[in-house]
Amino acid sequence: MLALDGTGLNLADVADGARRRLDPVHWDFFAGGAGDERTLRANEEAFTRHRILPRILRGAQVRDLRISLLGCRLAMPVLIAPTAFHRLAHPEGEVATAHAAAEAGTIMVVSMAATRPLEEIAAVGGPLWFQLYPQSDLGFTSALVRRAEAAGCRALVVTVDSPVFGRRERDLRHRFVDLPPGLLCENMRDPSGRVRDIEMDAGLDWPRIGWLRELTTLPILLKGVLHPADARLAVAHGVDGVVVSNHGGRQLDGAVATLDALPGIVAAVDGRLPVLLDGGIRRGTDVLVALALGATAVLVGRPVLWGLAVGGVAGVRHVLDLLRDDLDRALALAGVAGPGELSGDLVAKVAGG
Ligand SMILES: Cc1cc2nc3c(=O)[nH]c(=O)nc-3n(C[C@H](O)[C@H](O)[C@H](O)COP(=O)(O)O)c2cc1C
Ligand SMILES: CCCCC(=O)C(=O)O
Repeated sequence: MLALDGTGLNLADVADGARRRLDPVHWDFFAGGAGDERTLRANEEAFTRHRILPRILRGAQVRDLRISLLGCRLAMPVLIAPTAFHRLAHPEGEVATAHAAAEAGTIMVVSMAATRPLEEIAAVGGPLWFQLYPQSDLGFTSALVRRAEAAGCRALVVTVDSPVFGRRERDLRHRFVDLPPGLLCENMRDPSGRVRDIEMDAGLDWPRIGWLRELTTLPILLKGVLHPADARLAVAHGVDGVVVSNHGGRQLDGAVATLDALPGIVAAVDGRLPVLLDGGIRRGTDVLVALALGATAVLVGRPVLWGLAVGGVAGVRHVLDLLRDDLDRALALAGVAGPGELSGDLVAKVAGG
């Protein structure tokens, strides 16, 4: 379907195509993580330590991959994680990603560090959530929330794993600090027209989440929850969902792999909120395992950027189609008709890789 240089059978192929096309500095920005990249590797490795116990003879000839999530109907339990700077991957940037998400029937979480204005991304017409790094300037933060509401975003995803910026040594080696000329974080424009830097606010705390809760009626998800005690606090603060995430290994290197953290969060939340997970999802079987262990849905970050770099809208669509087909086949082979039928007994944890 797509000119992928004869590759493109799986997400690793798409990543190879992206590596060949991208400026190596930008490849490293997208691919890299913090410190020794232990957590980056651990996210994918965790999936290799979980194996599926398939059921047989269950007549699962028709699979239904759809789910409902915070008032949205999705064609599959896979969303697009918020990632910065899509125009480094493709000239159309986030608008191309939004087209692919809409075609695939899923939600794109738009990064606060998007390189296209939110209104242009929203004009595509697909369902969007908006990712927010709350800024210490509360006036600016509330104006941005109003802007997300006005653009029709259906939820706020508040990133809470970034009190300071992770130390990404690939970027330090390349001295990659600024976007190339012409590319800007378009959603950081203040009323005077100036584009502000995104602040990582080490002062962000639970009262500020309470403030956001009062500010908007949009569903609020906290992204970057790894400790069960924080999942309980999230419930107590009236948020609507949590995302088990370590920012794709880009913030605290040494943080637990998300799949390993998931059962503790699921137990703490105890069905009161949807629990989403991101980090290392590369196969339909990874989606199956995460959902069997209690995730309501998953998000993918880097593979979407690889698709975008390789083929714009068609490239992202290809990535989403690969995941969808792979999940459908995995469910069939495991004797499961849909996400709602997945349960923990279908997964065994094994030692090693
Ligand atoms: C290049 C890049 C940029 C990212 N930018 C953001 C961002 O702006 N906001 C945010 O909350 N998370 C950001 N993330 C983290 C992703 O939302 C997500 O947690 C992570 O990529 C998931 O892991 P995966 O890439 O293995 O799928 C970024 C990740 C990458 C790789
Ligand atoms: C200021 C941009 C932040 C992007 C981000 O969150 C990431 O690169 O992981």
